[in-house]
Amino acid sequence: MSRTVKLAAIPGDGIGPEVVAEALKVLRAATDGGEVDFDVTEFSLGAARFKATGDILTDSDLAAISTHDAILLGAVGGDPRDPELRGGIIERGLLLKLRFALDHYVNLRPTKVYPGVPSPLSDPGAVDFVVVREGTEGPYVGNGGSLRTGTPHEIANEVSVNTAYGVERVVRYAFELAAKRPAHKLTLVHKTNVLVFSGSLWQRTVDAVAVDYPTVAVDYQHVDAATIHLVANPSRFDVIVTDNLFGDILTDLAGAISGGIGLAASGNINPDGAFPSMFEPVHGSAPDIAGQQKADPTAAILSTALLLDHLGLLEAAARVTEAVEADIAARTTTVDGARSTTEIGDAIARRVSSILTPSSAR
Ligand SMILES: NC(=O)c1ccc[n+]([C@@H]2O[C@H](COP(=O)([O-])OP(=O)(O)OC[C@H]3O[C@@H](n4cnc5c(N)ncnc54)[C@H](O)[C@@H]3O)[C@@H](O)[C@H]2O)c1
Ligand SMILES: CC(C)[C@H](C(=O)O)[C@@H](O)C(=O)O
Ligand SMILES: [Mg+2]
Repeated sequence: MSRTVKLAAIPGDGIGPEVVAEALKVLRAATDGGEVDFDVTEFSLGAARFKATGDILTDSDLAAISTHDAILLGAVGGDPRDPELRGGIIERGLLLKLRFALDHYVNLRPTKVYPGVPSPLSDPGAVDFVVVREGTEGPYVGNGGSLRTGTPHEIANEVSVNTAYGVERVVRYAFELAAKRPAHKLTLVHKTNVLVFSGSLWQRTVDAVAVDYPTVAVDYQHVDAATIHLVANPSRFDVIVTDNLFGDILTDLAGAISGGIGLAASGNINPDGAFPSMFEPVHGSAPDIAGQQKADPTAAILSTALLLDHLGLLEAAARVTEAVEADIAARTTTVDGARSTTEIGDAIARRVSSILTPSSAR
């Protein structure tokens, strides 16, 4: 008897629906005829719904989403020039609200340079690291305000909140991950020379947790220097643990060095399993290319590999990754430019279907 997985799909805005359609296609190909059925419920949330109804994420939306085993999200947020959407109202009210409400304290963002991928790096072969970005604290919590707003004497504050509890749980997750990976290395990235209070908490926490992981080599880099090393010598990284904002910035850079943001996948994980985890491409809604079938759906497709992996469906996850690797290896600049979002999704889904599973090969 097959197991049913309840999946909430939130296609969102811009290119979100285009890439989610391809990700779902590949997910179905990877699990077709297998031991698991995906029961997908689509939630139409995002800028269009907000403009039509004034709702972003209601309590009942959240309650309904929470009943699922996992979430696949495309991208949210409209055109930043749209006055109705100023201040990241959708991003904060939908994406961050989900991450906070579902306690996604690990934002997992792996970076690998796949063979054949065009990368600006001189030695791309050795790049294989994971950014463990804290997902529920830092300057993202909305703790701040402005005084004398709109006057020449305005003072705007955005407070970065870092709790011992929040930092320790994400640091411990990062050490666990580093202990399982071949390189056994963890780098804390922060800005301890300027952000002395939060930096001290992060550094002390890493030092304390390191005692429990004697096989993991620990390193530290200031975030500005980390951007140099990510470009100049990225093979020095294995697991990077960092706060919410630094992790956001570093992972767009990581996407750019590893073949483009269209390949960068992520998981917003609740490791305790109390809430469904959410998988999404690192990129946004890309209003500049939305509706034109120009988006690369690979990041969304690789996010389904992370989703399958998280659900313990390791064989299906491996088939998706293998199919993506084969597709990327076959790409050339000309072919890539010529293929539509759907064509890339179709090609990867076909490859997934043609990869024999150990059970079907018997
Ligand atoms: N997780 C999310 O939902 C998420 C993430 C980032 C940004 N956003 C939101 O998306 C909107 C646009 O943000 P932005 O322009 O800063 O970032 P973006 O990631 O949407 O786009 C940056 C650049 O990358 C390109 N790009 C992005 N995804 C691509 C893909 N799959 N294939 C090919 N090219 C791709 C875009 O065309 C653009 O040139 C904003 O409202 C922002 O807040 C949402
Ligand atoms: C849209 C925005 C709130 C979001 C973030 O900053 O986390 C995005 O940039 C990301 O990387 O997922
Ligand atoms: Mg980002």
